Amino acid sequence: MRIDVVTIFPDYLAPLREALLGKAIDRGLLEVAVHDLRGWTHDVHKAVDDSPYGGGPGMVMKPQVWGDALDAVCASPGAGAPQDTDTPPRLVVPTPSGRPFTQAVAEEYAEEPWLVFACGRYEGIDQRVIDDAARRMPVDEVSIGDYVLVGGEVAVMVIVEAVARLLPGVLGNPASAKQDSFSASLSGLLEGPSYTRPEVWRDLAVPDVLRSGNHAAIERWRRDTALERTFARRPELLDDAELDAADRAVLDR
Ligand SMILES: COC(=O)c1cc2cc(CO)sc2[nH]1
Repeated sequence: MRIDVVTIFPDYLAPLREALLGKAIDRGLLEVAVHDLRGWTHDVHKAVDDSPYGGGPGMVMKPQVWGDALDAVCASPGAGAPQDTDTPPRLVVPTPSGRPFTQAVAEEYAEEPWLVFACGRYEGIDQRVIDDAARRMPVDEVSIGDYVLVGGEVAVMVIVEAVARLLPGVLGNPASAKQDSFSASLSGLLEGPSYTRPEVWRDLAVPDVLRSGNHAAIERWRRDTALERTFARRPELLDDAELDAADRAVLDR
């Protein structure tokens, strides 16, 4: 997968090259290029924003600068385009007013050969940039949660990590992604509690069933605790979960 990020703070994306993702890049599983938006400014002050039409607080990012940047970065075929394709990238624009970024969206993005992320700052990017790009490529405005950040960079870090860990070969043990919260094998439920040695720690013991070696009982316990935790913390997830009679018996306890 090829990932391009356009931002006025390229150094903010440096952590993408650390740890697991850094290793995935070194191993060629992932290619990441970060571009400084100011490289496409036209004036001596390198202005990227201007005051909003209609008045109001804050500034809006200029369409001309973003237009030139995305023309260059999203050119297909072009420098960044994955080999042997003239398929345009999917443009992802983090914004508080976007559709929710969920595990399902992460799985959708993990199938894409090429993602370009546009990091907004200030009050956002002139809407015509997104409308113009949508004439040439799929565009997604997404939010990582119901709160507002200062810019899109942190949201891009979250999205890239959630997507990259799903790519084949990135996680040491691919089975672990299968057991994640929100995963299909857990029917979209939250994961239950985990334990490791010692058996007793500060007078708190590991649940006996987990040391029983009875895999059917362990599987049942894990599902029951996932159901209980989901009911307690995120009951709305139960609406879409496929629950059997045993599951419902747990919830009716
Ligand atoms: C959950 O918050 C976000 O996903 C988010 C993305 C962006 C982009 C901003 C600047 O226009 S503020 C902001 N918040």
